[in-house]
Amino acid sequence: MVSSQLPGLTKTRLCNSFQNQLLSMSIPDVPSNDVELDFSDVFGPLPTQVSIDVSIEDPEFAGPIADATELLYDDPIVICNRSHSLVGPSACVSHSLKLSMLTIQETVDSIGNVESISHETVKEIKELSVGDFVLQGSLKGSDDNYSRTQGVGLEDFEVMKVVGQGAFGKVFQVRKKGTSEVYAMKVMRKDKIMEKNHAEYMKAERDILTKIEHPYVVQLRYSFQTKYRLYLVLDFVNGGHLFFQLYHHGLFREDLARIYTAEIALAVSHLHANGIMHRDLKPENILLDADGHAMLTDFGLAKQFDDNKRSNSMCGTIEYMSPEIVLGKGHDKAADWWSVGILLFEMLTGKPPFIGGNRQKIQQKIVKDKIKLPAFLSSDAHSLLKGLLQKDPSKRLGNGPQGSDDVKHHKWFKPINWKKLEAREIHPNFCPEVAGNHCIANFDKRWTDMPLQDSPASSPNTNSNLFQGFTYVRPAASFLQRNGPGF
Ligand SMILES: Nc1ncnc2c1ncn2[C@@H]1O[C@H](COP(=O)(O)OP(=O)(O)OP(=O)(O)O)[C@@H](O)[C@H]1O
Repeated sequence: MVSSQLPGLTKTRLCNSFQNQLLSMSIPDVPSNDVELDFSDVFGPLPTQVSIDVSIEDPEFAGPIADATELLYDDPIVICNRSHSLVGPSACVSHSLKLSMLTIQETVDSIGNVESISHETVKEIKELSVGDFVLQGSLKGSDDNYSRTQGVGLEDFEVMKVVGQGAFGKVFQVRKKGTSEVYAMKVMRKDKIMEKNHAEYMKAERDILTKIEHPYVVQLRYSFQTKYRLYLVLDFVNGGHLFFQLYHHGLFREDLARIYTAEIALAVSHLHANGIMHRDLKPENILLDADGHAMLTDFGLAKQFDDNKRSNSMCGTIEYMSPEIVLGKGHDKAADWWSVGILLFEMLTGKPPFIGGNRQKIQQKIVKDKIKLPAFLSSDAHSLLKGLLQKDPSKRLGNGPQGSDDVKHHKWFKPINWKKLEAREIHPNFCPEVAGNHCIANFDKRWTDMPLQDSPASSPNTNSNLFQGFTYVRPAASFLQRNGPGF
């Protein structure tokens, strides 16, 4: 019987937990023939595998539309194919599905004994409507308990929109329940992270973000995890990518580029002073806030460094990679100053200096080609670019004994009052159109029109202790400091 296999859980309790859970589920209107349901939360913390049959009915069509689909607890992805002869793509017009039957077939205990349970039917659960299925679904149940016990969890947030896609999952605009605070929630699937062997990077991103507090660095407010995902809750920066604005402007005038570069240089210098290299500085990782200030984000490749050691990993986006990274000779924080140089070049000319051809060709250009500086740039801009885009890192501006002060004191930055800049008192003469802290007008419709659905993650097959200690809540004092205009 079930109870002998699942200590502390009777059959009835199991069924009840199904029922409660399913009452809070809704199914997204997926514009394809597949419906994905994540049942990972439904079962609770069972020490066994459970396989169930799922039958889904579409009330707008007669009869069941999905064949019974087997699901293992260890693999919470259920894909019920809605195509076949019964329903074609037009089934998508249906805005609700009815989960008519759930049958627990058998349990497999931790040592692999399989025991059949006579078909236990939980019938006629509820008519489900279109909506934010997965995130809502995972607000309850075991996955969530996992995060809740540690202070802050998914159920504290209401999901508003999809605003981007990262390497390991989507980024959502969320509101903290019971408040008007709006954040960006970066969701990362543990299975994907492990597949790419990136667990260390993710931990580093979280650790670095908890350490850093700077006016031009996107602030981490909370981090937590569930069984299958990691979550970073960051200040919501809604002026759009610097890249997006650059694309619209074609290129930036020197006075505007000067403010952005100065803000980025301040952030980079602060990171370096705290023993951190960013290693992925590029326009996509610089967002503009509502006041038009540059905000550095995405610390997914960042690394804490030791001044005596050089790093050897090949990282970053090729066009922004320094010659020493390309050559794999080992690199240090000077690589960030190279990327600042590439960014400045792109802001002033509309494109990075080394482009065209395949990856290998670009790498060759980075290492060998002399930089061509357009004549329309001022001589001070030429001088700064030459200093930052110095191929030999030991001679590069920012890497001398005075470090970032050499960059700050460069004559191109003469109009900048660094103290005022640090106090966010210098305002760029371009301000993005932003109507309130929830405004998503500057995000690509490709994301914001997406249904609020997070792809179900399969169970990570390695030790989840890898992510131990991920939870973080920023102390209240710094919330108050930063919640002034522009945040
Ligand atoms: N704090 C934020 N505020 C608003 N939008 C954000 C924020 N953080 C991320 N985004 C949006 O989500 C997108 C993806 O985020 P991010 O670059 O951090 O993910 P990633 O996994 O590091 O991606 P990649 O490695 O592909 O650059 C960003 O380009 C941006 O559009």
